[in-house]
Amino acid sequence: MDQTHWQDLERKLEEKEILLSLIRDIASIRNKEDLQHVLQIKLQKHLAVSGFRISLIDKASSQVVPFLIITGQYGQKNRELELELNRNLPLQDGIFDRVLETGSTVRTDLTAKSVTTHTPKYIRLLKTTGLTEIVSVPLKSEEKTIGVMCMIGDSKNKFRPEHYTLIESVSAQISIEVANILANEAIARKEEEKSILLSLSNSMALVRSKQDLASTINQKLKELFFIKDFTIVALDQQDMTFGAYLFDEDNTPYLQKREYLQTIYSNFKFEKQFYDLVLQSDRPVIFDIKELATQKNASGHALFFHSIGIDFIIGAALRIGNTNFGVLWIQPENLTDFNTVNTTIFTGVCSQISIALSNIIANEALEKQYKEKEILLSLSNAIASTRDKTDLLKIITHQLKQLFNYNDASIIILDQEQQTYSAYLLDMEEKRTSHPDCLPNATGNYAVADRICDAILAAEGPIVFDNEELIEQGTVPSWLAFLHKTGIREMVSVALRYSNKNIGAFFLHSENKNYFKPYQLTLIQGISYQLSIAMANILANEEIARQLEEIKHYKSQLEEENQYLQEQVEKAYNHSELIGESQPMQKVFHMLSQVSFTNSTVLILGETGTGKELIARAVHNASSRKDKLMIKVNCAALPASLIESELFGHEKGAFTGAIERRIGKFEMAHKGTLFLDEIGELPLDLQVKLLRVLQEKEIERVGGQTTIKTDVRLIAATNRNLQKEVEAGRFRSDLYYRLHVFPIVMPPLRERKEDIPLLVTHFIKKYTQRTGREISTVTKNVMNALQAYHWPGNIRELEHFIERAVLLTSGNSIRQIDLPSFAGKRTVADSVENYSIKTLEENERDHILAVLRNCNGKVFGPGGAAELLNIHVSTLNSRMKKLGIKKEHIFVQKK
Ligand SMILES: Nc1ncnc2c1ncn2[C@@H]1O[C@H](COP(=O)(O)OP(=O)(O)OP(=O)(O)O)[C@@H](O)[C@H]1O
Repeated sequence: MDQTHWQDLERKLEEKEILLSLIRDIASIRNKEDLQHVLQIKLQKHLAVSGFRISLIDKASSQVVPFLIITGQYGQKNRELELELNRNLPLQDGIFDRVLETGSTVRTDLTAKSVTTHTPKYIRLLKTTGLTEIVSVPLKSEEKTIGVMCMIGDSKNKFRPEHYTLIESVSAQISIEVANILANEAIARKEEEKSILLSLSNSMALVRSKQDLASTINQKLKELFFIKDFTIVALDQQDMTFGAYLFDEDNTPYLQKREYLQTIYSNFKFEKQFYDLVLQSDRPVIFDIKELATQKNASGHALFFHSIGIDFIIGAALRIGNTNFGVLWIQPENLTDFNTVNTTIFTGVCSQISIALSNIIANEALEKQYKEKEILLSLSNAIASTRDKTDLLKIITHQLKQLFNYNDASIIILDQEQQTYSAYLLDMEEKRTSHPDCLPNATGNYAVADRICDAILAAEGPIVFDNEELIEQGTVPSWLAFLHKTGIREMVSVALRYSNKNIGAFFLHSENKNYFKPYQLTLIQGISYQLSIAMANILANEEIARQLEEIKHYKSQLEEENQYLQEQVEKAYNHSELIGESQPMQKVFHMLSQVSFTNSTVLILGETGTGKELIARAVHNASSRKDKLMIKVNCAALPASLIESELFGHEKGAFTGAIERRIGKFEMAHKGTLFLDEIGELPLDLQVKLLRVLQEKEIERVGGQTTIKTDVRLIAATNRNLQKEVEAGRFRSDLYYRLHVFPIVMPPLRERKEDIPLLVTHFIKKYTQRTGREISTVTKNVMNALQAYHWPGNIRELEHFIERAVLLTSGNSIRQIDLPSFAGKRTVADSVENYSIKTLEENERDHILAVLRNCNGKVFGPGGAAELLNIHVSTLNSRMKKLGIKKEHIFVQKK
């Protein structure tokens, strides 16, 4: 045996040993780590290999997927190479494809390989890192090449052909182990999937509510799939719209974005290129938002997601059988985490979420139905007991809002002729009520023929209006433009009918489109019947209340009229005769005959007691207005604060104490005459108001909003010199000229003394009739005295003297009359000389004594002093006692 032969034998022996030890080691491989260990320690050592890569062949993607990589010192030297070897590599690289084709070992001399643009990156990197050759051995399982084991060598560790034999010998065993490991991994993965799904399905089984679902997704799904956030969008089967159903509340950064919230809460229509892709796919669909957003016809969703910084989003259909319930959107932390394995599990998870979701939706629908029924019941009870508008508004703002959660609600009513309508009741959000355009729109009157109201009245059931569409289609009533401007996008309305007659309509308004659902319309229809009954009741109640108020008003007017009529009758009786034949009086009578039948304002001037009121009444009685009232207002007798309300009336609550509405004298004198006595005493501010009324012939009640037309003839009287009052600035000149149309000046009695006998006879007759006495005249002396007196109190004073004299006279003629001692003496000096002022008590004492003497000291009984004085006996006795009147005083005088 020669040297080489021995060497050969030795090498073969060594190889065999290596082979045996490798076979032993390989046989004990249980997992990837074991395989790595064997490759690293044994193969690398014996064959002096610089690196390994075991790849699996994925024909579907034409790639080789890394299974196990050992790069040793080269990997540490070149991180890029390390990374590249850990990636999927192209199958068609001239090496892998050749191994696959030939089914045998392929040796590649890297130094001989020229680099072109087509050379795979890993080959370029291997070359630049100093590696010189690759030996690629097929790994076969059941006759099929499942992978390739590549051994990489450098210039120092060149493979010798004998190494190939060794490698090929162990490759079959490695193939078996790789196949085993793969099978084990698949089993483990299946187990893992199973356990994940099991634990999820356990959790899902416990899901009862939306909140449960949210927390399960948050706790389980998020950590399993490395999800940043999620949103479940539910699909409304009826109108095929989507609406956010559940979203990741923990994900505050998104929620802070207003647009995100708006998108989340509003229902939207099916959009092409987005939802349809998800709903049509069995698997989760990955959307590259960055790319989609830059496309020409980018969908709204893509643009929106892009705008809030989302790069990738994954959507998975939530469905049971063929029924889609919605879409689960997730945003992965990292797209590469979301590999095929995860995708399968995720699809399984989605099925479980679908079941949980459908249960929750069903439960919610049941609960909702139950709650709605409950609310409807309490609503119908509440509506049935509605008595007025306030009750109804409360029901709308509380119960109805709970049921529909709309933004605004309103009720409109039609006018009698059903030609126009106006708002009857409004439940609006503050942002609209505080808008300056709100009031004019809420108080306006609108024509029924406006494409909205007429459509509602013609329809059998509720109608949903898209406000934008209405505006686009043509002119809309101003209230709709206002609502649209302030954010109302949609409204639903239904007619309110009672006894086959339209009374108005009921509206619900929403700021969201597609807000009112078909099932709600049935509910709204039901409510409209109840509302109609309530409205009919309220309107009837309001009509009754209005009529009652009217009746009350007429009643109080009648009462006042009655009172005035009584006074008028009394006065007409008392003043039936205007006595006077003197020249001045003839003049007055002439003027009276001239002015009475006209409607002119008459101003009567004259001293106190000259008969101004009597003349006023005579003017009225002789006018065409005599069948109506003459209303007298004494401007001096009322506190200034009350004159206005006395003249013009007041509304309820116009001022403190105005408990009821009261009509004023102006209204009361409508078609008749208003006599303003003592007009000179009217405060200046009221003079302005009076002037305005006289000019405009209409009044306004204190605290009232509307004006009332009046047809009143005005007669004013004063004992003041109005001209002087104007000059002194106490009386407005404009009013003075308005009143001074036809002045009648009443002469004082001292200027018409020839009338005194006539007046005396007239008053004796008047007072004897009252007292039943039989006095017919006065003695000549008395008459002389009466005519001599200057009568500062004029006829009133004369009348009082005669009244007293009649009381004090026992015979048939008045013999004595107690005129003030300075009677007839007009000079101041005379007056001062003769005139002694008596106190009221002295006068009272004198008067009681005179009456007692007249009755021969008879205090009580018929014809007694108490009867004549018209006071109670006990009152007279106590007065007599107080004034010190005793019997002897009566008889002493008599003597
Ligand atoms: N010509 C007359 N004939 C009969 N009675 C008269 C006549 N004039 C006045 N009287 C009587 O004198 C009284 C006073 O009259 P009247 O009240 O009309 O006066 P006046 O000018 O309005 O007084 P005053 O300015 O104080 O209001 C009344 O009782 C009235 O009946």
